Amino acid sequence: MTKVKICGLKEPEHVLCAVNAGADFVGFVFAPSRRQITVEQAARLAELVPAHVKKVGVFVNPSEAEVREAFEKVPLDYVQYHGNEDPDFIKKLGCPSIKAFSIRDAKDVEKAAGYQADYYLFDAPGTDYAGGSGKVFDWSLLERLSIPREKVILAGGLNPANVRQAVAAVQPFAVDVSSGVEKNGKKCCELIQSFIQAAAASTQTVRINERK
Ligand SMILES: O=C(O)c1ccccc1NCC(=O)[C@H](O)[C@H](O)COP(=O)(O)O
Repeated sequence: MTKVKICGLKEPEHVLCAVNAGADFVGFVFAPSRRQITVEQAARLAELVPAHVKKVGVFVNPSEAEVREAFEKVPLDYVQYHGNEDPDFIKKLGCPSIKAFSIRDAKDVEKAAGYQADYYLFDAPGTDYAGGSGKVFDWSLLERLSIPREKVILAGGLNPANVRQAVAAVQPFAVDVSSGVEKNGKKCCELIQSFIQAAAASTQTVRINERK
């Protein structure tokens, strides 16, 4: 079953909606963004998240102290590095990690091989901020990926209407969404539910086709 990460959550009602709809990961953005929240806000939201749903903190080129503070105070299960962080920096911190890559061409995909991470998130390049642009990148660039699919998270412009096609094309471990479950710039519970249902349905479709 394809896992789902709902990112950029700011409001208790949307955290509860994601949890109740079956999200596997929830993301809190600490980097500059219209979705940015403080460690204290994230810690309050984290109280609503049961242990089986993993809490991810999203950072862009953070300091070691920023990561450690959030990791302990929220507390987080994973740190998502969404900038140009050095492989040694991530290794030195030693937190369970998701390394994000902005994909423009094949060279960007190759960068993943230089990192040790629990998961590798492939995203479209940011526009106003480093992520969460709502743009889709060329999924065919992931065809020659050396990273095992069990470690791949696909992001970038996913929504309830295209997530089935995305899963069929990339076969990722998980899909990640932010803009695609928003209406007028705010998270929308109906869209969160539709996205999670569509992701679940997409896995079933692929499995049925595999049996033929
Ligand atoms: O979401 C943001 O605002 C953001 C800002 C800065 C760095 C990362 C950010 N988001 C990280 C994510 O994991 C998003 O879910 C991912 O970029 C996909 O976003 P979208 O294309 O809007 O679904």
